[in-house]
Amino acid sequence: MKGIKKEGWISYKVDGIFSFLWQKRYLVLNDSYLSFYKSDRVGEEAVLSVALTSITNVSRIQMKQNCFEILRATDQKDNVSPINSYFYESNSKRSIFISTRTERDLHGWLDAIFAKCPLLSGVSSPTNFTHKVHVGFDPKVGNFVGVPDSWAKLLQTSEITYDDWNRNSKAVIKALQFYEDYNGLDTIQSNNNVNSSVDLKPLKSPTKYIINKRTSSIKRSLSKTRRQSKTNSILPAYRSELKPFPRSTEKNNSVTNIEHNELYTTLHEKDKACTGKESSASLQTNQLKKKEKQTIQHHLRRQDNSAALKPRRLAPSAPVTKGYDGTPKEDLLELSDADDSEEIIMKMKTVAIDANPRPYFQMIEKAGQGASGAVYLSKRIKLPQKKDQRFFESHCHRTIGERVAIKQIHLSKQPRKQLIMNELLVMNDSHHENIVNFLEAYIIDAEELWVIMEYMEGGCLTDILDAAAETSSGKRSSPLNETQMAYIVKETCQGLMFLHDNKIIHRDIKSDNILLNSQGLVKITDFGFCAELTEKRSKRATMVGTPYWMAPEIVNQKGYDEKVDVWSLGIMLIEMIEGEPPYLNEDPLKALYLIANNGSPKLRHPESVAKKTRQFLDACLQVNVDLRASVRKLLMLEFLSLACSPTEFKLAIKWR
Ligand SMILES: Nc1ncnc2c1ncn2[C@@H]1O[C@H](COP(=O)(O)OP(=O)(O)OP(=O)(O)O)[C@@H](O)[C@H]1O
Repeated sequence: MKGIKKEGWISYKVDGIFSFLWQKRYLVLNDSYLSFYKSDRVGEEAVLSVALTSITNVSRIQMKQNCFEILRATDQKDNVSPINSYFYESNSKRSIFISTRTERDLHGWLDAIFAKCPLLSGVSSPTNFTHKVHVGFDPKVGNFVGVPDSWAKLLQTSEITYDDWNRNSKAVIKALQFYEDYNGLDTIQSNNNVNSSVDLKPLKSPTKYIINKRTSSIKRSLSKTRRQSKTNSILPAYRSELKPFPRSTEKNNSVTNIEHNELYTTLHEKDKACTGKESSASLQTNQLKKKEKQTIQHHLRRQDNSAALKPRRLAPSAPVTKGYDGTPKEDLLELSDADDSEEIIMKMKTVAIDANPRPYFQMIEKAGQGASGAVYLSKRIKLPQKKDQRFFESHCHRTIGERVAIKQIHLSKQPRKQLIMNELLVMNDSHHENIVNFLEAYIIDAEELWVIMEYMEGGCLTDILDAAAETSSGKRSSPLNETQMAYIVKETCQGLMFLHDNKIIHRDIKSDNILLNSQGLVKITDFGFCAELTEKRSKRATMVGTPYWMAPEIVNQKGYDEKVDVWSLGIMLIEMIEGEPPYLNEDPLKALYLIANNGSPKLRHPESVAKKTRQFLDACLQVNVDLRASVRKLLMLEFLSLACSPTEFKLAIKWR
């Protein structure tokens, strides 16, 4: 059938006399209707067809696992086949409940329905919880009761307390949903064993620099490669801590709705139960263990949480623009379950040159390792022949001997080629002095993708921040002074303004995605999670980003726009001041809860920075999006007038 936007098996039920009955149906979404069929032969008559124009709200509910409710305007008539009409009372409250097999399916349907229903303006509403059954803490089992099994397990290992629950149960639920969604889809980032076709030894000691300070010169303590291997060596323990929770197939409807007022025990009882059992010696041991765990987690989170918790889904969109050779450029892609390799490789060829680039480059050394492939410092040693016009046009500004960065990606090993495609599309279209310059890309035998970029010898901002030494008081000092911070922030703002002016949201601003070069220039990179805002779709709903830098509206699953980048920029400034983003030492689930619940994060030592810096942070870290500044406004704030010049910055960071 033509015009199908999404289809698949679901269970559904409607309000009415048979409202207790869940039925398996084949659901089809097209441009005008949401139709329920008895089988996947969608040519047959639908059991029920709902006009998309009649849908007034769609929200997730906890009636069943992976369940959402569709609400319809009461003045609309449905198309109900006569044989099934007894299941459906057209004058009923007009709720339709749909349950999907997996969490991912649920989000796929929510995104698709939101994108198609004119009354929903493309924005998923936050999950809508009804509160009907008991939730409490049972000291005998040592855990929350009255929540779905998978959540109870998550809560047991998290540092979320019953107090947190009492303070804001909704924020706990948001954090749980969010966490489960990320970890339940743990396939992308686990696949990071990308073999390089060029077997170069990792750089023994990649880019090193010293921050010049009058009082001290802080050397970068760990090379990126060493940090990486250090992380990997303790990875299994961490991964097992974070492994996806088994999804209970048994549905326990009696505990899926939550009433936090009806408690049958209190946190005090929990505390009493615990403290009564523990001797002071075991308490001390536990404290030590906790401290040890936190230290390990600190390292891991910097390197790994961003990967382990990286989002898996991208939303649809985008107008057609020009590719490298003048052909229409493809839209940014939706990250779906079906990763149609052939189709994506075809699309990649509108941006990448279909040829073997090996004769044109000499590999020098490995500069870094990303999730999708390794990055090499290389030298251009040959240009393609002039007779190939396509090559020639894209190479007219290239010179022999220039140093470039080459990211090599084995396409067959990529579980989500759409991310790479998105990165290619955005880079190809975004030429700005604060965006890492994309030069060209090659696709080799539909197997390998080489992305050629300008070489940023300074590596990422995280490397500078990791040079921060811990003082004896335990307070992390920043290796940057405020003029250098203001400079980095100003340059990042300029790059962001370019993206936002082009209706692109970066969605993953953090120090790891800010690269530096030897001229002291600062550029944004990593465009895999970018999304485009269009007139029709001025807000996004997909959960994308790295949790610690993520705006509360994303964790709270509200619609969001480009101001999520402003929030992340504020978090990045805290990172620069304190060496790490807020809540990095918290258990990940607790961190999500704190982002959803705590409002604007505060500096540990606000007195250590200038008033202008605090004002800038305030402008970025407003929970209310309307009060949060746009990047254009940020550029007018006084803090940025503190910025040093690129030359001063270059001189402050000395290369060895
Ligand atoms: N243009 C560049 N110049 C110099 N080094 C680079 C450049 N791009 C990336 N790198 C280095 O390579 C590392 C990996 O970069 P990459 O963009 O692949 O990282 P990632 O975002 O973690 O991975 P992915 O994009 O595959 O998810 C970076 O941390 C950086 O040190």
